[in-house]
Amino acid sequence: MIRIEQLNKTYRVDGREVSALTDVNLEIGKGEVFGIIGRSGAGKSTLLRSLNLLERPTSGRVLIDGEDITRFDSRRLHALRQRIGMIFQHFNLLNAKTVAGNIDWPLKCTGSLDAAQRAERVAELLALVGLTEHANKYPTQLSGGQKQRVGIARALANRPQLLLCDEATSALDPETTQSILRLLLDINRQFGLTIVLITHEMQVIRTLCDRVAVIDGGRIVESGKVVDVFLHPRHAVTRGMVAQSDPLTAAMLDPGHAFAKDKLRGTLVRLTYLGDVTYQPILSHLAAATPARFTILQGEVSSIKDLPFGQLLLEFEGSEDDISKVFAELDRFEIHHEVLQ
Ligand SMILES: Nc1ncnc2c1ncn2[C@@H]1O[C@H](COP(=O)(O)OP(=O)(O)OP(=O)(O)O)[C@@H](O)[C@H]1O
Repeated sequence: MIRIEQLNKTYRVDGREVSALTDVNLEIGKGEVFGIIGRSGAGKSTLLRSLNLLERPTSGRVLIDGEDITRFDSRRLHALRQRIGMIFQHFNLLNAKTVAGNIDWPLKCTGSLDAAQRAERVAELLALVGLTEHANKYPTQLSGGQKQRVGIARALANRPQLLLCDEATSALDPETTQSILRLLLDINRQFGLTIVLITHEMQVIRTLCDRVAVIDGGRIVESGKVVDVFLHPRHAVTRGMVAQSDPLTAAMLDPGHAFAKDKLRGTLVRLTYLGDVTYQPILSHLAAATPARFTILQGEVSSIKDLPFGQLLLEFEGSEDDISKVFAELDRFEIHHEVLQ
């Protein structure tokens, strides 16, 4: 649905060129939830805003459904923006309008529905985001989570195919963040809506996204399925963000720091596994299948989106032959294993 080709963006600051995006290439599929993660100043907002041309790239192409939107005239751009909804970190609601008035606003601007049809659509959207009882309140009377629900309803009013989320949960507490992420996931599944979001929080990516791109210094440094990037981060920035979001994974990615070296005598092996095998008695199998002895140094069972996963850091002691039997057994269960030292 979206294809970004060789995108570059430079700003001119005090007569100097500042490069915000350099040679960005990405493809985002229809119905996908795609996350862009990076530290402050990495170029996330510039990249997201290039998708509806709130930010005009210096060079490169942005193709939506095969059409290069950077070549659109103002009439086509206006029509395109009606097909793209956007939500913001600080909600950007109109404080002088009620909740219903805020949601009605984009419908009024489009002008394709009469007053009765608009009222019906607003009622539908209020129900969708769980704010029917708050229709006549003003934004200042709402909590942050409720304000973002209004933002979501407003963004969906014209039935967009694409929703852009600009740090949509960064101003919310963890519990409210989860409820907003669940709402976005419901909407993605119910309407097949493509969602592109930017965030600096790995937890948001883990809960909501199918794929992720990591941006640093205006360049995409790593991208792939969330589960692959999270469990096997390659770039230092990605490893840093994963470690920050999850201390257990941090210790497993860098056991040399987490454990006293002189206490580790055997072969350190990290196992990662996905899906049903998470619920299998793996360690019992290993103990029965080989004479190698093992110590559990670290372990975690959790999920990424709806996919259960496990990871274990084990120290094996035994002969080379014993340990290769362990690896053969792991292969049989399709358990990924890497020897750390
Ligand atoms: N309008 C602008 N004029 C000049 N420089 C800009 C402008 N907007 C962004 N930049 C610069 O471009 C780079 C990328 O900024 P951008 O806002 O896209 O990063 P970000 O990852 O979204 O950061 P944050 O998480 O802090 O919002 C930064 O160096 C920033 O200072």
